[in-house]
Amino acid sequence: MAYQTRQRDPLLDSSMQAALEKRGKELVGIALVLVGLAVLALMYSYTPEDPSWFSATDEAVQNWLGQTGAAIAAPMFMIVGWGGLGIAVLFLAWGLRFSFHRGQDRALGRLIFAPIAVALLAIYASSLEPPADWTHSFGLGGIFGDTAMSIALTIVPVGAATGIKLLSLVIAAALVMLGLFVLGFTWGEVKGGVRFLGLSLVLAYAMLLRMLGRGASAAASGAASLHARQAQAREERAARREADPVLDDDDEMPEPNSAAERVAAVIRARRAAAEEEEAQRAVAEPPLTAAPHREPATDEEPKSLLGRLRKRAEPEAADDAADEGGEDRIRGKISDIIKSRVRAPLTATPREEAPRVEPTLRNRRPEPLIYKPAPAPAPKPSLEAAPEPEADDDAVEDFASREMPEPELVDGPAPKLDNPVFVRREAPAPTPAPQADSPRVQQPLRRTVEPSRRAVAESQPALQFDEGGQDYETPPLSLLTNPAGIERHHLSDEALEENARMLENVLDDYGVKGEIVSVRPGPVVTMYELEPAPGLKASRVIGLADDIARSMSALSARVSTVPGRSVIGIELPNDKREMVVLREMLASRDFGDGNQKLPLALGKSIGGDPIIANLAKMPHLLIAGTTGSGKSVAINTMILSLLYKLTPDECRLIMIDPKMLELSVYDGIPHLLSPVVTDPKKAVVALKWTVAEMEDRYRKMSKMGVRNIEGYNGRVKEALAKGETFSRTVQTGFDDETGDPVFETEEITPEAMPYIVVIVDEMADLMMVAGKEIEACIQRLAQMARASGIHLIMATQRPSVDVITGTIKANFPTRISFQVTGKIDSRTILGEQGAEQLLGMGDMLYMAGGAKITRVHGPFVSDEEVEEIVTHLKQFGPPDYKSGVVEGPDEDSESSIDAVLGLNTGGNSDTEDALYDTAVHIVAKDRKCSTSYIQRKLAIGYNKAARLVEQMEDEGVVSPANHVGKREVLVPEP
Ligand SMILES: Nc1ncnc2c1ncn2[C@@H]1O[C@H](COP(=O)(O)OP(=O)(O)OP(=O)(O)O)[C@@H](O)[C@H]1O
Repeated sequence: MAYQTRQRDPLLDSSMQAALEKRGKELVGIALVLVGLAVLALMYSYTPEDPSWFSATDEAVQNWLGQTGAAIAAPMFMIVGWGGLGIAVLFLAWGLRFSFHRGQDRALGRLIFAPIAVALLAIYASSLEPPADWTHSFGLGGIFGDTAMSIALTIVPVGAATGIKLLSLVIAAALVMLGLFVLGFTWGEVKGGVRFLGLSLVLAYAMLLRMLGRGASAAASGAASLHARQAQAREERAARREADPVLDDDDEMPEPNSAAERVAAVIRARRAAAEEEEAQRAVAEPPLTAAPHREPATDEEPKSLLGRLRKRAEPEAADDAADEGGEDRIRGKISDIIKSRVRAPLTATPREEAPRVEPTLRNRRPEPLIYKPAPAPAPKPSLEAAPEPEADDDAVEDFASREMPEPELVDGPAPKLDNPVFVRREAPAPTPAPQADSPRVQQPLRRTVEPSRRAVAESQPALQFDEGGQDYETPPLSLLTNPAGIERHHLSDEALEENARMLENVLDDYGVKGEIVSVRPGPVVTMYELEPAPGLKASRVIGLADDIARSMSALSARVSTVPGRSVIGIELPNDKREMVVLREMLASRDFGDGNQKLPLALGKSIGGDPIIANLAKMPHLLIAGTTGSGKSVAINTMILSLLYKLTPDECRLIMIDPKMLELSVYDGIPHLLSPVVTDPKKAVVALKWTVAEMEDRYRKMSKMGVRNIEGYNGRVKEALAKGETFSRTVQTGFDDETGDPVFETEEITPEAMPYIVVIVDEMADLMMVAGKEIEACIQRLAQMARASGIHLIMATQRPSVDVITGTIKANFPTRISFQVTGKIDSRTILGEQGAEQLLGMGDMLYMAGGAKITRVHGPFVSDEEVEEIVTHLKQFGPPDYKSGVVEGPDEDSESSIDAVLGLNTGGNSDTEDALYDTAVHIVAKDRKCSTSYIQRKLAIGYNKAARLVEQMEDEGVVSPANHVGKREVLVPEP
């Protein structure tokens, strides 16, 4: 009994759970960090003299982690040496990752490789020179490192010294890569790290350059101010000389009289110097209005990477400059004041414009990628023509996820960014949502089946001329159901596409990798062609037929390879099945106008094309299928196919119907050679007659020197046209005097040989009654029937090996299987599974010539239609039955047929006669007769010996057995 489980509220809400989980991970992280630090500490403070597993000493423990630390450190050092540091680094790194919730999800997969990284570190350490205080017998990589390195050195074909250098390089490289992986770095993080390192280096270099530049400019300005001071002093001196000639000869600068004067002089001098400096700068620098290079250039994005980095470093450099103390600062302030006075009106304009012109990093980034439409109204064809699919999405993700712009990404002028990324974003490529007009659905061309000349003629009204004679006429097509009334079902492309996708998913669920490349809807089933991924075995998919049917909620699914193609066909039944009618087949050009001798309208292929087979080529047909699968209907359609195409002169039929119901309706049609045979014993007789007929035909053909029935009939036709007769030489007796045989030549009117088709509706019944004889007949017919125009159509509802024996299978290369109950039956008939997946009601697999298997939907013909046709045919007179077919041939010819078939059941052969004679001789000589005695003497089986004894009794050689089973020998002693 089903019961319901009640959904319980969780103990904690999801946010609380998440918070708890986070804290837990942080705790784990902290624990790992602590362990890492502990390992680091115990390694750092490791002393070989400490008591451990390898040394017993009373000395105090020096390891920071005490006795335990010493006990762990000693073996660790011994095994991997400094490789143990790797363990500490691992703990620390993963501890930090857990604490900061960064990449902790990568731990498990990557830690598997941790021992290899530690081992590599040990090997690398062993390649290094140990320090002077290293007291161990092993190197820095421990015993493991030394051993591995020595093994590696034996492999490397160079000297030890070079080998160590080479190996240490290679191992270092491998270690870096593996280390990064084991420590949980992703490729993106590594790239970021490398970029950061590169950036820092470049920044440091740029700062250094700047500082050097600043130093140089400070020195230059110092020198300039000194020069100015000296000039000023010279001027002052000259002025003073002019005012006070006493001092003329005095070259030295007079000392200022008072402190106030001294300060005033200094200020004067500095102002003069500043003015001169400013004037010099004004001359050196071009005017801002003329070419405002300098100011906008500071704000404008530099083109080169170095330039940009310098620009970024500027604020810091400016701060640094602010910190410079002393005279420089004072001088700077003074010069700034002067500058602001001189340049205020000039700088206003460029300063205002600068922010407008400057394309900042921030607003450049999102614009092109997400919001800003493509600037060019018409996208450049080159951009669309050569988009870089993988770059686009990555780029978008990158840009969206990053806070800081990456130098590489913003490199180049802004318009460049609206190249492929823009255009693609503008018109996002639609996801390959299957469209209604999907190319893989291949609707069959609903072309109407080409009508045959006869069908066209029949459809036109014809004048009726009473020709008087009752010449045979094949039945009119109008007796059959008109296909115009048949409901056709059209499957929409959308539905088929949907099914194809569903099927792909189902296959994927079962691990079948592949793609449905085309969908071919037909009247009854739709075939989905699966292009399997390389290496996929077709048998695997075929074995999944039942599961596919179940998963697709279909009645059945047939999976098979498609001959001549690499695809696997998966056939699923349509929701609504379309009826195939016989008239459509018989009216088709393939049937009506084709030159097949014995055409059989088998039905429609899964694509809806008529399939017309030629019985003359088969040359025999075996039909199997479970009860109710449509065998009888198919046999009816085959018979009607022959009746619609061939006159009784061209084709005669022998019908064997042990079920008594199916074929009896045909009784009395002119094509029959005998009444419908319903008795299985008579069926054997009919088959034997057929064999005799075949032998007879062979004789006729060999006399005529033709190879087959067509050749023979051709000759007959010629002879009849010319009014010639055939002569036949027969032996009429022996000459009384000479004893020579006497021959007479007999004139016979040439007669065309009709094709003979033997139809057996249930061969299982015949096999029960006379399996051996049937097999013998079939074997003989199969060997020679094709040339003589005799063909068999045999059906059975028991496709087991006792009915379809090896002999029968070997002689029926053309087989049709309707629905069967299991795979084994399918294999018995066709040699492969698939027939168990058929839908019944005329759905069949047609195996032509022992190899190619085609699925065919058989046409339907009702009993009423058959009756009407039979009635039509009966009007042309009663059939010309051959007497021997059912009554059997006379004794002579029967024994000769049996001899041909190897069925000598009656009468003794020469060998048996000889055996009997020997037995009589033994009995007469030894005067005793018993079955066991004969058995022993002649070394024969019991049955044979008993038969011989009975024969002797019959012939009066011995008496009947008395009450104790003894027989008296009645013949005299030889
Ligand atoms: N081609 C067909 N199209 C539609 N229905 C069909 C077709 N063939 C057979 N059927 C249906 O299947 C039923 C059974 O067919 P049929 O009698 O031929 O089976 P069977 O294999 O001969 O069975 P049994 O061995 O018991 O005689 C028919 O009554 C008919 O309704």
